[in-house]
Amino acid sequence: MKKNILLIHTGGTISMKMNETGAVLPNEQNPLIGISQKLAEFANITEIEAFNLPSPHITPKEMLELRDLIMKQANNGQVDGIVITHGTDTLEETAYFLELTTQFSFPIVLTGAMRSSNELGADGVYNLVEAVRVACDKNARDKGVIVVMNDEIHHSFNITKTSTSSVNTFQSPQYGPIGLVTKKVVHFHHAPIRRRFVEVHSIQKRVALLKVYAGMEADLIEMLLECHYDGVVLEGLGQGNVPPDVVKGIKELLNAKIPVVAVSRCFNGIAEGVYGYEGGGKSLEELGVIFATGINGQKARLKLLIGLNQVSAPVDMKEYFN
Ligand SMILES: NC(=O)C[C@H](N)C(=O)O
Repeated sequence: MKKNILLIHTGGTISMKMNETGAVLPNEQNPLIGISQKLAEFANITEIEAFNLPSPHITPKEMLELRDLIMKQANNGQVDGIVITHGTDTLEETAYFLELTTQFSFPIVLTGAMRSSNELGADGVYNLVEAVRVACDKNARDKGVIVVMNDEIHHSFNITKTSTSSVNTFQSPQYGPIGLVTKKVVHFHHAPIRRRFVEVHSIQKRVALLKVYAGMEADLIEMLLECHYDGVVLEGLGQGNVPPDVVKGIKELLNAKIPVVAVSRCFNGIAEGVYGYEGGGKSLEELGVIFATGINGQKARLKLLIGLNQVSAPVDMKEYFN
């Protein structure tokens, strides 16, 4: 029996066209609308256009709207899987946001394209068909939010955009894909070992993400206090270290009870408190900096934002980021 797949469009290159000047732009009519006839071969498709935005225009507000739309549709009827088309620039962030704020057994699959709908070698329809095939696969259940692009299945926890232009842009550094898609089969070879759900009703706090660099000073960090940020993620050096001057800014934030979360600017490995010198991760940990295990800066930022907005008891940040 064919599965019931809810297809939600949000925009991105997959929904764009290139004009005569070479500019890639959204269109009044999303070129993907109507493609559901082709997809009907694989599933019963219900199609919704939630937004038609380039993904740099997507904010946590749209992510929450998308989450609410998914909840509403899932409560309304029989949904066996959800496929979301999305721009690739912030796709990993929306995917991870949904991973933390939903807890369905059916799969939520995001896909996109690197070439717009009328460009040579356009990859949008191809990726969309594969995403629908994966969403229909029984082994996609209980995997959480996943991403299907370019014949690969990646988990939202691990995936990141690695190339500005290649169709092979989405990779899971350190971990690799959790499955692949061939002409004949959908093949899962890994599964996430745990999923985390945080209940949020609104996103009101503000969390900044700063990349640490050689010779960085404290002023940018201190400015976060003046700008009333509620938390910060620092993409530290190596295992999560910072230059000595930055420590002064970190201390000011921590004294003001603003959580400071550390990740690494390296894209392999895990940041943890190892070094005891001034600005070293171990001394930062002793000051109260929290290390986020296994996620990149943009995802740690969303995780902190979501944690700060949790509706019930305040999140134990140390445990939450472990
Ligand atoms: N390939 C893409 O979708 C990139 C585009 N700038 C977007 O994210 O909306």
